[in-house]
Amino acid sequence: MAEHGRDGTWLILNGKSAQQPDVREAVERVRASGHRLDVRVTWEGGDGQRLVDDAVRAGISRVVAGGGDGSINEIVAGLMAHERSARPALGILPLGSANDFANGLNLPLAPQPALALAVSGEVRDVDVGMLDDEPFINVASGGFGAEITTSTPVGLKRLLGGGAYSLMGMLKAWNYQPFEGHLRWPDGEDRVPLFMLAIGNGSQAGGGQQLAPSAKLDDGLLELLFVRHFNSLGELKRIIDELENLPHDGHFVRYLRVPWVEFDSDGAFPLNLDGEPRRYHRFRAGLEQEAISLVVPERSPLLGRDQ
Ligand SMILES: Nc1ncnc2c1ncn2[C@@H]1O[C@H](COP(=O)(O)OP(=O)(O)OP(=O)(O)O)[C@@H](O)[C@H]1O
Ligand SMILES: [Mg+2]
Repeated sequence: MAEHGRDGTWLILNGKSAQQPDVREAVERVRASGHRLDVRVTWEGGDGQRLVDDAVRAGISRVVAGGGDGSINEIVAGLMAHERSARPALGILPLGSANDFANGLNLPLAPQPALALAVSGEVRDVDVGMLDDEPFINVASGGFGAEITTSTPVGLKRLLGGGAYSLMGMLKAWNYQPFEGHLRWPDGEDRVPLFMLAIGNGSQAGGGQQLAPSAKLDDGLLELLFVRHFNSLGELKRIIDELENLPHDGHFVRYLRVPWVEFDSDGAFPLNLDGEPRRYHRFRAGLEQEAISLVVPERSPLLGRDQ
């Protein structure tokens, strides 16, 4: 199948999963069904991006990212380093621990159906988020979510599921400190002690937390969710209520849809970019519209335009 005069598919597989028998079997099945599929395996960070460069040079029309959100992010970064017209299409074989992007898209998770779709499914043009000059395809999430979900095995969802009382206790035990931050977007700004912040091109992060439930990959917009810091159990209960409705101008919770947002922090604010931890004093998040051709399942919740 030729896309823009290029041909061939590469599976760029995270080496962590290279020896998984079900992955090997999925590759064999796809080949047996008549697809030419070459496999390239990563050894360490940075390899994904280099292998995309190789694929572009080799005139490959489609790359399949075999790995978790971090692997997808690296491959997207590899694609974005090339001109739009030179970028191979992207399929996904979800092999991570969380697979938040694949789950948000509603992709099949079992290697066989996932790879079959990845090599032969229809593609759609999707936006790619840019945090300064670094791409993210799914979610940038920071503050509480970034620190707690990466430094402990307990996710926000489980904490909230455990109730406000236990969350309050844990925050006290951790001596959780909010970040003073100034947020600016096209028609507004706010200075807040931040509890958490999420910027969504996709919808979920941190292992199934729906931080940007109305996110679409093809709407030219980012979803911006931020939660003001709180000091009492009563305030936390109000946050949990507001998180149910995601008001655009709540007392603690604001949920907005914006083409860009700028952030200035007094400290080095922890932010996960597609699940990979970073710290920033300031950044600007925006997006490049219709930046890559992504293989999507039928009726994906992340696609808004008529499907
Ligand atoms: N051969 C390898 N062995 C171990 N780690 C690797 C290998 N190749 C690349 N990596 C590292 O794997 C990381 C990406 O992991 P990935 O996000 O795909 O999996 P995950 O964290 O289990 O999934 P998820 O983010 O969905 O929970 C990259 O940071 C990269 O440095
Ligand atoms: Mg990861």
